[in-house]
Amino acid sequence: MHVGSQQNRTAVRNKVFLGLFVHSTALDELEYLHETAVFVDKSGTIVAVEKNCNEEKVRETVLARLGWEAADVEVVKARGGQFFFPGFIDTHIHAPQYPNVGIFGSSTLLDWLNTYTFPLEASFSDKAKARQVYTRVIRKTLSHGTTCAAYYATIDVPSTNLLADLCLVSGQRALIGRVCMDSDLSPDYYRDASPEASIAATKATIEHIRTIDPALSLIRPVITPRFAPSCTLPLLRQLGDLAKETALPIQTHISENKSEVALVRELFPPSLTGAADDSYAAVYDAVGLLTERTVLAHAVHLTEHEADLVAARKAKISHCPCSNSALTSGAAPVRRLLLDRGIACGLGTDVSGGYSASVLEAARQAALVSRHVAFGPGGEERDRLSVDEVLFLATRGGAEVVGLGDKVGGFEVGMEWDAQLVGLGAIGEDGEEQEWEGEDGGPGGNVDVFGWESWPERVAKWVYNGDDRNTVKVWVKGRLVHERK
Ligand SMILES: Nc1nc2[nH]cnc2c(=O)[nH]1
Ligand SMILES: [Zn+2]
Repeated sequence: MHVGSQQNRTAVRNKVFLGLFVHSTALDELEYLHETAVFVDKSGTIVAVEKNCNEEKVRETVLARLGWEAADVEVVKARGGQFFFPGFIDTHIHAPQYPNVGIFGSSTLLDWLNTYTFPLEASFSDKAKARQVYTRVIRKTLSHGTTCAAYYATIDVPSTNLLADLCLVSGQRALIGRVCMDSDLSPDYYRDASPEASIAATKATIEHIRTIDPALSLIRPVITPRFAPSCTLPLLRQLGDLAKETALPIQTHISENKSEVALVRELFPPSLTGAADDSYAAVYDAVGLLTERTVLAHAVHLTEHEADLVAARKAKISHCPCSNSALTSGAAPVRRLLLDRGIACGLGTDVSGGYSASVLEAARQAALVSRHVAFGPGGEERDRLSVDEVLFLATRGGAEVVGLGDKVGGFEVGMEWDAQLVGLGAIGEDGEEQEWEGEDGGPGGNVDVFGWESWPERVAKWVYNGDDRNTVKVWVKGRLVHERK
């Protein structure tokens, strides 16, 4: 059930969440906080975290300390088999491509764009269609625990603005990018008329978002050159200038596919761009688009030298393993980018290059793709990502990538309550999680827990077998935005 609009009509209360909390404290470490209480005020901010706490202690001592009236507090308890986990962050998703999930045949990037993607995106000049698809993609991602998404929309301003409106109403935190593409490599039925038209349209969406969420507290605009081959050099330069003027984040694609890399080398020689060399990263750098606020999707085929440049500029990477496998793009060496270069990385579903809107699926695929990197040419054991590591990427890593590392991704005082309640046992007829009693403990969706597993083992089972049936409730900034019924 989608509950955002109902909650708008009820008074906001302080909240206490009680039970087991699991979150990342480092790339390779999940922390398990048992019998803990997390206190969230009416603004959705965590104001206290108390370990070794129970309901009685909450009422008797902690509420008094916070000065909260017990009647003004909603208590949400994780039952046995349930735990609170930070909301997932999808650092790269194309909202208008959602109807195409799973539809890519045997295409690879450049023919996939022309065959499947551009015709669908172009149809979003139909606002009714945009409303239908955008409503569905927001509901779907919330139901899978995505509390924050970095969306690409289309070139169409009214429907892009509608996506921002719908995220705000549904309560999903979002970065919204009006897609910029003016080069004649894009079809004439789907491209910006000129660099100036592209900039003006981008500014119109930025203004719209500043109108609906002036503090940019939930919705943020993101400057979105589709990728270098879709843009003329003047447009890339003007977008770089706009990013500097506005200090807004930037998102684009880089080195996803080998033909794309070759195309960029052909289209943007250093003699044209003034770049330091003929690499893809150097093109973005030459026009001011490689910054600490830039989210680069894919980065599968970066050279060592490019990885150094990305690290030097503190740009971030969105790793999209489902998409990279589906479109036969390659396998990004994420663990090396993280550990050897210190580049911040998160996960992207890259719908619909990726076949699933679930970040949990992306986490699972990140683990598997990293194993392919490990046994591929030049691979080593240290290329393998663990369960703890892919969950870090799905939460804290993603938060850093989209510039929200101090706000979301973990359960510390001062952070905002973007979280999901995960249930691995059965939901009974009373809507409550059932304990693991008896031999099989009942159906926890696709996850079968017997009761003897350690918590790290249960979390591993969730990563490898879980889905939206395990996503019991979802909150953004303290507001309940999804509840599984
Ligand atoms: N995966 C993916 N790569 C792109 N490169 C340029 N546009 C796209 C897109 O829509 N999806
Ligand atoms: Zn993409």
